[in-house]
Amino acid sequence: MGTWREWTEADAARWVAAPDGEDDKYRRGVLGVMTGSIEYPGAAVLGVEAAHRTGVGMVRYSGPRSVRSVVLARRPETVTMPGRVQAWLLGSGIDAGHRPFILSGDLQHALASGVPVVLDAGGLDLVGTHTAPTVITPHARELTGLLLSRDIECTLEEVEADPAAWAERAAAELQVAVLLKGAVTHVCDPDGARFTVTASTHWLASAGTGDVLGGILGALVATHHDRFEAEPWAITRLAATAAWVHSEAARIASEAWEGGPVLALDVADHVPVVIGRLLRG
Ligand SMILES: NC(=O)C1=CN([C@@H]2O[C@H](COP(=O)(O)OP(=O)(O)OC[C@H]3O[C@@H](n4cnc5c(N)ncnc54)[C@H](O)[C@@H]3O)[C@@H](O)[C@H]2O)[C@@H](O)CC1
Ligand SMILES: Nc1ncnc2c1ncn2[C@@H]1O[C@H](COP(=O)(O)OP(=O)(O)O)[C@@H](O)[C@H]1O
Repeated sequence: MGTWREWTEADAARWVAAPDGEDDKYRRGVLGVMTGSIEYPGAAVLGVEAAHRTGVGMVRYSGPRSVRSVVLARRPETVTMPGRVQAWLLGSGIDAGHRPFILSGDLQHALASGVPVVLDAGGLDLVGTHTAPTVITPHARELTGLLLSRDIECTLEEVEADPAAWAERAAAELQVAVLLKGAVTHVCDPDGARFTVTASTHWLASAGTGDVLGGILGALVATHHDRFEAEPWAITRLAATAAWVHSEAARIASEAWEGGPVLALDVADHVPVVIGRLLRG
């Protein structure tokens, strides 16, 4: 097994970017988001909110009409017209077992577009159906299910007992970057990068915080789209940075409540403070 290194604030600071005078919304990067469903509309709201808060040129959301309405009610900045994107966030709040026919087609179309992809939750099973730079963001139960579906024998207990080894195994077998969520998040890729992010607070263990992480990561990938050609390994560093920003936002949010509980939207709300501090150095 390789050597794992804790991702630091100084590392994260190298992977956040502010716009300059040459930028416009398209040059900064457009994130396409296909998340949420009638069953889980909240996941779409959380991911879109987090992406906006991370700082991206535009978020294009695609999903069921009723979900579009709740996304727009929270964030009218979101564009729901189809168009070009520089990165995709796919799968949060989608049930892979009950994907409508049209959604399956839209997901395949997104994957075939060739831009970097963040695959979460109900999009995880699509890994390997495309060649674009990809990071998958499972928790232990999801990783177990994914590996079993590829005929790799494992149990949830085994994955939970040794997340580092199973994250490495998944990266090697699936040939993508892996961000395995938990109290310690393991981020690795088939090229040997291995980073941990130790959560600042266990209040993060609540519904929807993973959807927020997906939004942060999607936005970071979209805003660094021009780096991928020269640095194909960028997606692994961006994933570690997203986990670090997420953890730090949760810490600041909890401190604002005297160490009290943090909800997923609180995490998203505190992302700009973290990005601002990283940029200021
Ligand atoms: N507000 C929202 O819309 C949210 C949507 N979410 C979405 O919900 C979907 C399912 O995500 P999960 O992380 O829950 O998937 P899991 O694979 O963890 O769980 C799948 C199912 O297993 C059952 N289960 C597992 N452990 C259980 C336990 N200890 N007690 C009771 N039931 C248990 C639950 O019925 C659950 O629905 C994903 O698409 C995710 O993105 C979640 O992120 C939570 C928030
Ligand atoms: N015990 C814990 N302590 C700290 N952070 C945790 C703990 N358990 C999970 N997390 C973090 O909380 C988030 C949960 O994501 P996920 O499991 O996808 O939840 P959801 O599907 O409800 O959004 C991840 O970022 C994970 O790293």
